[in-house]
Amino acid sequence: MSVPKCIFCVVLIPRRGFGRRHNYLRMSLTEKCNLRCQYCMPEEGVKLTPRAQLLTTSEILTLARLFIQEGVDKIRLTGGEPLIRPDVVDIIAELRKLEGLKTIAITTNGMSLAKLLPKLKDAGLDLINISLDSLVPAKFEFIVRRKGFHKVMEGIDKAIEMGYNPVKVNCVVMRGLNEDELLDFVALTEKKPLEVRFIEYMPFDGNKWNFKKMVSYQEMLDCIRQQWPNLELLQSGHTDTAKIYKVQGFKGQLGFITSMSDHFCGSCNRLRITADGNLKVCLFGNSEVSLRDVLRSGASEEELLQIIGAAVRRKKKQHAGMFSISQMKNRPMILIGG
Ligand SMILES: Nc1nc2c(ncn2[C@@H]2O[C@H](COP(=O)(O)OP(=O)(O)OP(=O)(O)O)[C@@H](O)[C@H]2O)c(=O)[nH]1
Ligand SMILES: C[S@@+](CC[C@H](N)C(=O)[O-])C[C@H]1O[C@@H](n2cnc3c(N)ncnc32)[C@H](O)[C@@H]1O
Ligand code: SF4
Ligand code: SF4
Repeated sequence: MSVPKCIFCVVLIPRRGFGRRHNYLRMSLTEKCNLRCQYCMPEEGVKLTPRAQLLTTSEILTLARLFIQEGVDKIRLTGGEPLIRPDVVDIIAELRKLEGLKTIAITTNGMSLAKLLPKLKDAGLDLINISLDSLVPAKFEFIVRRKGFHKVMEGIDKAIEMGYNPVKVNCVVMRGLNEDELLDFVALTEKKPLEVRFIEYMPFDGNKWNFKKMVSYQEMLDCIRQQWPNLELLQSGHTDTAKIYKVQGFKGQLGFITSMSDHFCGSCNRLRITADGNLKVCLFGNSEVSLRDVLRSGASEEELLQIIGAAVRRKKKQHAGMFSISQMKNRPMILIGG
């Protein structure tokens, strides 16, 4: 049998790759953000990387090209807040020109979405996920430590109006903060074609994660089923992060991202590049490789590919379990990008 050309297509290296094919790259465009979400970063902020050590636009595009050449067909732009990068529209337009890239997606806090959406759509943005953790303005402000609830709602409505479907809404559920709003979020899917995704609270440096604050998938499901017993499990895609449900008769649907209580590592197709240029093969793995340094050393494409291939082959079968990852040293989430 010949060796596969694509280094990420690790299906033929079973004991190393665990049968996973990495076709989805998450690229962080910035470490900065206009919100300060409690679950994502410490109140005092994070130590930002000096500008000269962040990936330039040209380096981002070079890496994107390389990964696409090797089999990546979906790129999600994230951050920090990707929409505060001044050339985000240009980056999307350049990515759109790359043959082989099927999907360009973004995960955003929605603060500047309504304003930027026409340009983002023109540039070629395919999919939008928007974070929203409360439907109560004062609680929203408490969780994100900033004002802006109405701007985010405006962004969500604008995305629907401009034909994005589904618009995904990410809600990190935390006990004592917003778990009492589960049913209100579900009700939002009655008339709007949204996919509301309830995310189990995950541990990262500086976010004060604690098992007791985490609301599990099963607990959320039980709560929603009391109100809507006809909640139906739909078929999810093999590599999806979310388990998808629908209340019969509702326009939208629900997703549960169960990284803690029922991980989906077996079908993981994701790689990450941080804003400072590190390849991170697992959200909960702290071994990183600086692609920025390799690029800047003048390495050949082949050398770069070998380094990336070796990192991908070191990727573990699954994360180490919620208690182990809550003890490990990792970046704060804002410096990873989700
Ligand atoms: N454990 C784990 N969580 C992930 C992974 N990818 C995304 N998430 C989490 O899923 C939540 C939603 O992330 P998004 O940025 O919306 O991305 P996504 O779920 O991959 O989006 P889709 O492309 O729409 O499926 C965030 O809390 C992410 O941290 C992953 O590979 N592993
Ligand atoms: C780090 S943010 C970056 C993109 C953008 N600023 C936003 O908020 O959508 C990406 C996603 O990670 C999620 N996230 C952040 N911290 C998390 C945590 N501790 N547990 C689960 N999800 C988290 C956010 O809710 C968001 O949907
Ligand atoms: S979740 Fe997104 S919006 Fe909130 S602080 Fe983190 S990067 Fe910013
Ligand atoms: S925890 Fe790591 S291996 Fe598991 S799904 Fe997330 S990125 Fe993939």
